Amino acid sequence: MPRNAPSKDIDTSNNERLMRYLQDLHQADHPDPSPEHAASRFHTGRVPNGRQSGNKPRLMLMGQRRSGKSSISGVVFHKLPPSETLYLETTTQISQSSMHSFMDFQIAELPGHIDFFSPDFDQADIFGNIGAVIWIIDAQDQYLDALTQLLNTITYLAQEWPNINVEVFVHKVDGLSEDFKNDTFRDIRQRIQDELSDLGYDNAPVSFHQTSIYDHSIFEAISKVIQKLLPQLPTLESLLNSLCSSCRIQKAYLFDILSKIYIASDTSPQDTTSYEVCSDLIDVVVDVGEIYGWARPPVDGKTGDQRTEFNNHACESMVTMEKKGHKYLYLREMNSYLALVCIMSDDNPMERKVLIDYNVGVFQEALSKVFQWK
Ligand SMILES: Nc1nc2c(ncn2[C@@H]2O[C@H](COP(=O)(O)OP(=O)(O)OP(=O)(O)O)[C@@H](O)[C@H]2O)c(=O)[nH]1
Repeated sequence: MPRNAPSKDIDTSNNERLMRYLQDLHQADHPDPSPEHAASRFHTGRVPNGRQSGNKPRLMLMGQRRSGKSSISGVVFHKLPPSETLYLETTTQISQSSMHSFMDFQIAELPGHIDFFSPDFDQADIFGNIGAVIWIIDAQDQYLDALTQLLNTITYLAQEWPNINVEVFVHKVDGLSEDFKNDTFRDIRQRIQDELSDLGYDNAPVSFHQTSIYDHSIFEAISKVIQKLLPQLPTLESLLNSLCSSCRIQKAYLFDILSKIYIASDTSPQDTTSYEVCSDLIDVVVDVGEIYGWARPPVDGKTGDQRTEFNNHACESMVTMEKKGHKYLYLREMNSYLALVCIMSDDNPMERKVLIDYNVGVFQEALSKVFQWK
């Protein structure tokens, strides 16, 4: 039997559901927001389709001096080892960099000492194309001044650029005890929310994350920031939900391989450990792939595309997480930029491997329609 052919055991009702999604995908570029997305106060869906578009998801890093802006940009988008951030020099002017991957991200950094309210700066130039402002607060330092600056920024953005999401990173939490970390986070969030409420900005699109460059938290937080800017997110979540129920998958993530940012996951509750373990599997597969890998067919399919119907040339891996083998990780490359990583808790998913491969093949085809790669 061909590797991806459906077996007789396939759960046909779930399969039909996944197929129906495929048929409805002409709506994928303008997904109908679900009620919770429609009611969301966050601004979603303003970044056009991936690489085809000249537009890029643009993030602006802001915060006081030495809060960690360049470190975050270096570690997440430029693969800088966290220990080397100790030697970063102070940023003196507005800087901008891009990361070329599945989506071409643009990251700008506004140095802490720059007063962007001053008439010397063109605010339209600074904030005109920004999707999200990431405000970084050093949780190991005194933060009252930072909170005042943050409040001024939020109120300014709410008035002048109401479409920009504000993402507050309570940063450097690695140096704090668990209790102190949670207290600090709660204190910062409460102060900001109270002030905003007093000023009449209860619905300002502000969210809070605890981050550190020394663990996965910074990647997880940036993933959430970027997901809010993806117009395809509701479609991707529905597809992943459907895949999970078809194949009894516990948790599924769609990762950007280069940055290890996940651009979507199914909507079941998640814990940080699931993200960490899936993200680590990508590292392992990338390392092994560098030794034993082969040149991938081009994504645009123009030349030398050798893919078969379900892209049989894709890299894939299935490993067990425990000695007893009750938990499995499954990774499959979707194209040169994206990988699907799933956690399965089952006695023996190898028995259902054909079903999983088939459904993942259908998911992959749906993805190619959502992002219009051939
Ligand atoms: N413990 C800890 N230190 C961090 C973290 N992130 C950054 N740092 C350290 O914080 C210091 C300042 O980091 P930078 O990235 O240079 O800060 P910045 O905001 O860009 O600073 P300016 O360019 O001066 O505005 C460096 O020594 C980093 O190693 C973190 O998550 N945890």
